[in-house]
Amino acid sequence: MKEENSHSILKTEALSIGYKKKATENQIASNINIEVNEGELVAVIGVNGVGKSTFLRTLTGIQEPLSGKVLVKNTEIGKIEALALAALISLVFTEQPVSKNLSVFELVALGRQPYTNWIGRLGKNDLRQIIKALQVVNIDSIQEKKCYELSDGQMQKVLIARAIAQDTPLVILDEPTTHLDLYHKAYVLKLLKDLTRKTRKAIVFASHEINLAIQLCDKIILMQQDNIQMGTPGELLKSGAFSEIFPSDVILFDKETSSFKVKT
Ligand SMILES: Nc1ncnc2c1ncn2[C@@H]1O[C@H](COP(=O)(O)OP(=O)(O)OP(=O)(O)O)[C@@H](O)[C@H]1O
Repeated sequence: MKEENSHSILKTEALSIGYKKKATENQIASNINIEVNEGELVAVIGVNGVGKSTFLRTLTGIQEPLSGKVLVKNTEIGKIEALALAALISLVFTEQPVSKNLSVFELVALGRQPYTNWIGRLGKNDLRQIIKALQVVNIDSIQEKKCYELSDGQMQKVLIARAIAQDTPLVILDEPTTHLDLYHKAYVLKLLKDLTRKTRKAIVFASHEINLAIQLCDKIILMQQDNIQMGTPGELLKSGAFSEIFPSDVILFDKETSSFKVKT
């Protein structure tokens, strides 16, 4: 029998991802073998169209793998019943449909759905978790506002607060900093890092913020066509992996500062 890692939150085994249309398969990536443990902050990095969103959707069970396995806490995701899965994984997908007629408080409160009774009544602990989530993301002052009144950046924070209120051991976010200015990008990623440290949650997010990911993440999953590698930023820096992500005509990876620079 294979030994199980009791700290494992998310694992893939020979995972192949992509799209099926009738008899044809469009494989986006294959042989993905990654493992994320509790308390780790992990970024998924890669150029536009390489398959980051497809990968995250497959990790969360929204999309079926073409082959291979996704394991959440050492159990195959397909074998976990929907409500139990909602208590294990929270999702922040910026493009997901939400009712903007709800107030900020009401939207964050939806994060408690896996735990509330059948009429959705919030108990004391639910209220405590919602208030904590609003405070952690620093949006308690706008909790009465309707979501349609918010800027894109504020809305992004509300969705993150909803995930925090859901209080799952795994949080998965697709481009959580897209609409944010530089200060708030760093603020949100630092917040996610703090959460991993304080709560031992595992957080996996797709991002184009490579420079910030190198500084803040425990591990990076680097997606390139036909090559997906996972390592600590230090390991990937040492192997020269970052130098190969983009064509070298416009930007170059500067090894001294461990960041990308525009070629002049
Ligand atoms: N619903 C779909 N059906 C078929 N192909 C799709 C679908 N969604 C995405 N694709 C294709 O899968 C590939 C990967 O897309 P994906 O959105 O996962 O990339 P990404 O790395 O997240 O890109 P970006 O950084 O631009 O958001 C692309 O070639 C895209 O055209």
